[in-house]
Amino acid sequence: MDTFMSQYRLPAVAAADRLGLFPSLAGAPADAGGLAASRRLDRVGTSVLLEFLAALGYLAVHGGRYHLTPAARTFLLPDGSRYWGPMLTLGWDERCTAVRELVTTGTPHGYRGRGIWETHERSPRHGEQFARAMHAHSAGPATALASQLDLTGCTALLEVGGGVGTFAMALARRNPHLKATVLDLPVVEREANRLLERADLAERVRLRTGDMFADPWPGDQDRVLFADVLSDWDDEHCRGLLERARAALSVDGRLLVHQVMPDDAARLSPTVSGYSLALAVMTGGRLRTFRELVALLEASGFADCTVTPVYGHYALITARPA
Ligand SMILES: C[S@@+](CC[C@H](N)C(=O)[O-])C[C@H]1O[C@@H](n2cnc3c(N)ncnc32)[C@H](O)[C@@H]1O
Repeated sequence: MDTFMSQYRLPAVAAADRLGLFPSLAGAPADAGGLAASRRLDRVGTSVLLEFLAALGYLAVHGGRYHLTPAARTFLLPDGSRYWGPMLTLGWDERCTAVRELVTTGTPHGYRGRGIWETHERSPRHGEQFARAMHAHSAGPATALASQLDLTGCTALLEVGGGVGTFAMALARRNPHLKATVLDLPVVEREANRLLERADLAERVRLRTGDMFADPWPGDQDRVLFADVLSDWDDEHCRGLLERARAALSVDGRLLVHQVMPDDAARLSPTVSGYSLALAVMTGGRLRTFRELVALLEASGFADCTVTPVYGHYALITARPA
């Protein structure tokens, strides 16, 4: 994860340099909203970028405002004798453009300006490569969740945006009474079926292809799971998904949200803050704190949210329909 997420370090600093954010903050320390308003930038994009720059050690927060650290004052102010901007922007590439676009317009870059999920559907090569990547990424967290989650008495679980079924398979393997449905786009079908056959779980884990925003979901579920899904979407889309989840749950059912949900300490990790920036650039989502997720869940008809740490920075929220 550290190695993968290191890819946004240079783009973040180079884009901030090109946008003149370091001299702005040197002159007038500000919070993300204040900087976005004064520079006419996107508030969410600015906030994700500033958090990452703080995790990298170029900004520090005092009294809710971002200030330059000594390293930024020395190397990132164009008037300084040791200014490194020309060197940083020598490495300007598509990722740098993507970060700049996110901060100026709030638009995710996806693949060369095309939406990530539409690209996967149009180009199965990209879609299948992504599905395999997610399986590699999720194998560890899924095994950890399966070893910790008590699913006694549950027979029906729906995993929404479940990819090739990595989580559903791990949970089914651990809980022989469980039947799971994995809802995802058609592009995952070939790889999901291959993995399900290989794991001998095709009878208990079924893939249902469709659009999670538009197509019907199976009802009367004991559990509805979102694993690394809400972090791909803005608040409005998340509320839509959560309302559908509520409708799909049985009266005693529970919602499960499994993803990285950073607390203040985790936000200082370049890997975690870089992950949030990568999500914003690729999908238009971002990481949210436990509190932000609880606010979303409560606004969508859930109550009694509890959080349990699971694996590295991953945690699980369990909630019941209100
Ligand atoms: C970040 S991946 C998470 C995959 C899986 N839950 C995991 O953790 O390994 C997000 C998933 O959402 C799926 N997805 C995106 N838009 C979708 C839509 N409109 N309907 C169904 N699935 C969608 C993607 O295909 C992808 O598999």
